[in-house]
Amino acid sequence: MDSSNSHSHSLQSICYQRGSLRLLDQRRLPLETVYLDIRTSTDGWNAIKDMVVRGAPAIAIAAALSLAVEAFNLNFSGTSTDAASFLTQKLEYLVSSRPTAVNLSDAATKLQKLVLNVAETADEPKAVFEAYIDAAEIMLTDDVNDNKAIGFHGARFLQSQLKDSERLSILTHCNTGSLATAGYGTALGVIRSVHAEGLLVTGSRLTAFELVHDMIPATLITDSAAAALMKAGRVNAVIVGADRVAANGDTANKIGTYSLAISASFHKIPFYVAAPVTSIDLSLSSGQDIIVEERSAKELLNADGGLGKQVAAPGIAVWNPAFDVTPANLITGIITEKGVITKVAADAFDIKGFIDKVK
Ligand SMILES: CSC[C@H]1O[C@H](OP(=O)(O)O)[C@H](O)[C@@H]1O
Repeated sequence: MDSSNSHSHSLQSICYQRGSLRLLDQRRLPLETVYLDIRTSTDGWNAIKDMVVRGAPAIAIAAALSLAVEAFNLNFSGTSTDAASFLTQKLEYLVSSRPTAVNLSDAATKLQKLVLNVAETADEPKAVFEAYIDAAEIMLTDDVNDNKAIGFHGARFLQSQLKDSERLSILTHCNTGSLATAGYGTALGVIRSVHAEGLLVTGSRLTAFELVHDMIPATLITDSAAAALMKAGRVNAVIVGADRVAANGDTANKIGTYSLAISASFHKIPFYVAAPVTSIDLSLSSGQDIIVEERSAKELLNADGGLGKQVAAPGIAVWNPAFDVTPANLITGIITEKGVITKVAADAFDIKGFIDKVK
């Protein structure tokens, strides 16, 4: 199996060959392109925690592959049951790196079930490790395929909503492209698929960098300019990613998403979430139970996204939530690789019904 995910000229956050994983250090973009070698699940945990790799799908895949590399290079003496215990404990540890994106825990749960199942009949630990590595590699290739399907469904749906000669002018927010996934992207994947003139972007460092790199026409704005742009009539759709979608459609995403949704609602602009089905958490009835990660004050007070020396307001109190939760009533539709989830009643999604139908 060609387990690498090398493809077209898009940026790659995850460079993987069996036995080797390198992660693009996204903290240093756009000025430096530096890849870090990841040899163990501990390297993987640190890379996720410190946002070397970021993006809900990307952190799940980076976690799984960091353990795949560790397993591939491990001299293991023990039974197949011991191998399954080793892997399940490492996956539990990896899940603790960041709490909000459900993709990480979803991937870990699926991989834990797999290794425990294989260990029941495997004669030796090697079979358990190989089954794990195969499954982790499939997650890598599936993610790119899922994102292309999200792009296809999203582009087709958005264009079906256009009037006459209207052209799409999409506002997006935060890191949802090839840097936040194994490739192609979710919300940015829709934009890639649409590739319309006059795309408007908030979220400068990573998304703008990626759009320029891929020569997709875009205009960079600040978060605080979004409402004024909507009022000027220059936006006719908003598309964002997701870290976790609750059963009723409430969605956790990068901080600032909620205020975008409020502005879009006020200006009667459709607001879409683009995410793979693995971002949906049916165990949560609503968004009020989603854990919102708070990050270090250094990310606001220090230069270089927290890597550099302090440059702002020593001693000031800081509140730095990484996400907020947008209520379902502000969301027009949820674009997935299985199709677009629209509302069945005035302001309600039937996400479980959709999932059951497309299974
Ligand atoms: C397709 S990525 C979805 C989501 O993940 C990002 O979170 P982070 O960069 O903190 O890992 C961001 O919220 C994106 O919108």
